[in-house]
Amino acid sequence: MHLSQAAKKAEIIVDQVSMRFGKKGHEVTALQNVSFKIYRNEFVSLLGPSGCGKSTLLRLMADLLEPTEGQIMIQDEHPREVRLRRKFGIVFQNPTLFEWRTVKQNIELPLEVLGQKKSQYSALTEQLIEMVGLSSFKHYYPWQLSGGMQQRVAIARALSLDPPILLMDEPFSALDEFTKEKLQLELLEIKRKTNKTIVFVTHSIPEAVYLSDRIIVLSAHPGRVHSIVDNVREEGDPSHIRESERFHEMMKTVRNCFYEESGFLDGQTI
Ligand SMILES: Nc1ncnc2c1ncn2[C@@H]1O[C@H](COP(=O)(O)OP(=O)(O)OP(=O)(O)O)[C@@H](O)[C@H]1O
Repeated sequence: MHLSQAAKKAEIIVDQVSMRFGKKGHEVTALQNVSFKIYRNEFVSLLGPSGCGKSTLLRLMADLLEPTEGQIMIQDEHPREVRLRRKFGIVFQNPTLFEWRTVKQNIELPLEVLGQKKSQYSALTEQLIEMVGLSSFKHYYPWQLSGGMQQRVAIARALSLDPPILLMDEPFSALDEFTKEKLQLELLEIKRKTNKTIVFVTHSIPEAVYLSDRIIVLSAHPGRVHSIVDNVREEGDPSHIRESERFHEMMKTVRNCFYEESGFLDGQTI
């Protein structure tokens, strides 16, 4: 662990977590003895091949599942408490917007559900709409928006209650490459402005390397922590990260973790 990490406060602690699905005798072990910490204001990606348990891990953090063994603590509390206090926002691969509500009304929904007065949150919603670049589309309905725009609405909605933590499950994986790169850049900008702790699930090595401060590499069947790659993203202008030598070095490092794990290249580096 780096000294800077030791000095920081652990926001999320995953301690010896195992997760099995199904009945005895027909069980699927999705995760086995997974432990790690995520520190305040970090951008951490959970990276691994399909089926290694990334989404399961995120759903455990979000209190959508209970671990079979081990525990998760978020800000020193059980994920249930954290969910009830609305301390995290969540974004899924599918934006799940309400078709009969406009962009603005979709973003305002969590505030409305909490019974807050429109006068209290109107200015905040406008700020969020501006931050995700949808000011000209705020009165549009989801079906009038592209996939990337819909995902921007989902991100703004997840931020509407100003939670300290943002959980994101492959939010850009259904988008074309151009839109994906644009939204990745925008997400780094949102991170810079809001300083949230972000946990991001992806199976894309370039995406994880572009976005993350740290990458937790999971191995497949059952999911275990294979390695944790520190200091991934360097400070600086994110629009030039992909051209930097460091980006390519990091890609190589993370890719080697995978191939080492799968034995694909018989231990050779690539
Ligand atoms: N509700 C469930 N019931 C039974 N098995 C499940 C359930 N949810 C997940 N699994 C199993 O747990 C394992 C991990 O699934 P999970 O969706 O977490 O993986 P993932 O890494 O997110 O995959 P992908 O990248 O394809 O989304 C898989 O073998 C999956 O079939």
